[in-house]
Amino acid sequence: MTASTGAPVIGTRGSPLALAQARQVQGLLAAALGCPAEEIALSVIKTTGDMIQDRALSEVGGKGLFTKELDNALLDGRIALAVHSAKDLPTVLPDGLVIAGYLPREDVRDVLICRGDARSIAELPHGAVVGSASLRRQAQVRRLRPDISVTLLRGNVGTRLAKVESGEIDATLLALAGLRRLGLADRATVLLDTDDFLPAIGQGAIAIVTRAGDVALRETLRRFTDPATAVALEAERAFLRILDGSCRTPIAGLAQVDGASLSFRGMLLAPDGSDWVAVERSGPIADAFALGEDAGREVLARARPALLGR
Ligand SMILES: NCc1[nH]cc(CCC(=O)O)c1CC(=O)O
Repeated sequence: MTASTGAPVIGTRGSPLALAQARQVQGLLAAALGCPAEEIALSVIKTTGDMIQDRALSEVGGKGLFTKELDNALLDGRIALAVHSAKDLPTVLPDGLVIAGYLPREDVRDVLICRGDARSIAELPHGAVVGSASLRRQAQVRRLRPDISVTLLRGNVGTRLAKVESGEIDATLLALAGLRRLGLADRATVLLDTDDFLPAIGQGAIAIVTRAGDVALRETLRRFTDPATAVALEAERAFLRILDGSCRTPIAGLAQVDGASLSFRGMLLAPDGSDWVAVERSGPIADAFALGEDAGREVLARARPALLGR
């Protein structure tokens, strides 16, 4: 569906981060179409995930908590494209929808935000209280610092920063990419090296979903989407697809593209950080998908049954 101007309508969630990401796509799409950005409408759509504030999303379960309503709007023709954090996209999209491309990936790192003068997770005070809703971040913090208690902390980026400021918690962890997009990167106390702290699958990447049959729009998107990001995400999402069907334990992973080659590291962790399996792979970018799947299968083969929740 197009707005009265004939320009495609962009669907987005209403959080400040989602809106910042959708506006980025709006600007790029306008430039590609040679029209003013105001002619491309943003349609704000509330998702199930936006309405759950009091529980860990992992408890609520179900895939596509942040995407289903946007998928339906695409399938109904109410919107022509949906903008998502790649991190929030399920590994399998409904029939008829495709990831048409990704914007060039932002910095993939997680950051630590704390009061006081700790300059690493290792330097946090003994017994510090870290707030995070991410099972992956909770597990990795506990892997590095078993003495630290991690409490459930949900809400948008602004809420989380306020809880550190008020002293309700000693520290939190967020994606640098999100902070940058919100103009809040100066709030990051420590950038965590990906060697010690692996990001989520897709972290830092913005994905654009369209109807598979919308050939003209897909062609337009090709003008500003980034093939290297697509290759990295192909490997990461193949890894995740192998694992998330068979376990509910935290998963982390990162693929990096260098010219025609790809390197990948992935990890499956026990929620309390006491056990984990790490894998590494590298190969040609043409093998991205197989490489990710293969890494996932190695994790399944090496993991102790308890790590897979069996
Ligand atoms: N789960 C929420 C979410 N989804 C994407 C980002 C950050 C932006 C990105 O990773 O591209 C965030 C916030 C965070 O994890 O700090």
